[in-house]
Amino acid sequence: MTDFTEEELALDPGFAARFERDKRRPPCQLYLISPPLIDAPFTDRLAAALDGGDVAAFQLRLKGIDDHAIARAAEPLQKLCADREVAFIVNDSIALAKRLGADGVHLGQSDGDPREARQLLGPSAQIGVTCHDSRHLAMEAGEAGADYVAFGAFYPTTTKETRHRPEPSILSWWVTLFELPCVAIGGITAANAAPLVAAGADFLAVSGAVWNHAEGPRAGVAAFAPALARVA
Ligand SMILES: Cc1ncc(COP(=O)(O)OP(=O)(O)O)c(N)n1
Ligand SMILES: Cc1ncsc1CCOP(=O)(O)O
Ligand SMILES: [Mg+2]
Repeated sequence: MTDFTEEELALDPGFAARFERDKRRPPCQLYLISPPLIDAPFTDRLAAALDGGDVAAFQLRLKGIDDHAIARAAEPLQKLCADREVAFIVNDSIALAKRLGADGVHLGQSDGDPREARQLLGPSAQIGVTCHDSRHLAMEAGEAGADYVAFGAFYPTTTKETRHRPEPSILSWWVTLFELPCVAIGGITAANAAPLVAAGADFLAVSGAVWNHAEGPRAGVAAFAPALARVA
């Protein structure tokens, strides 16, 4: 344990604990979520977003269309992600993730069992689970073999109707107790991300703030760079 001056600890009693925690965990990274509907030029928009800065993962989250249509849309996006070494995650469907040979799948509480996903997708698949604002669901997901747990929605969002509004402290609680990475999601922007990063989020999952950025998706991703640096 590093020694801190009494002055430092008096100013901020949590400083030493956060310092030790952050030494153990890699910096917070961006997890980009697609818009719920896309059109053909979207591949160019994704390329622009990935030009804007480091993105750890891209989730194809298309709503209201069937798996065949999603599979067609996925092809150029998956190739782009492979070229840029960005993990390609499929939302909702274990079967579609298998069919596409995706790097992983994100499962909501009604989207299937992480154990079944592991069996079908194998040991190297990244399996994520929505845990809303629930410590219990997160521990269950961890026991079921998830590779990350996702908490949210932290802020109001128009991308999805949401019913749960966790406090950032659920992230600090999680990272204090568990090594498994945690994702923060829901209405996150470059302007409101700091408390989530400070609380210990390993990933910020972001959609609207990137795709609806006034200066385009490249600027949308670039805007997150200052917020992603953990401030102890
Ligand atoms: C990273 C991440 N976290 C949460 C969700 C939400 O999943 P779910 O609750 O199944 O809702 P839909 O996204 O399917 O509408 C997510 N997709 N990704
Ligand atoms: C998929 C999802 N799950 C909880 S909030 C949300 C929407 C995320 O998109 P945005 O970053 O635009 O709020
Ligand atoms: Mg889902």
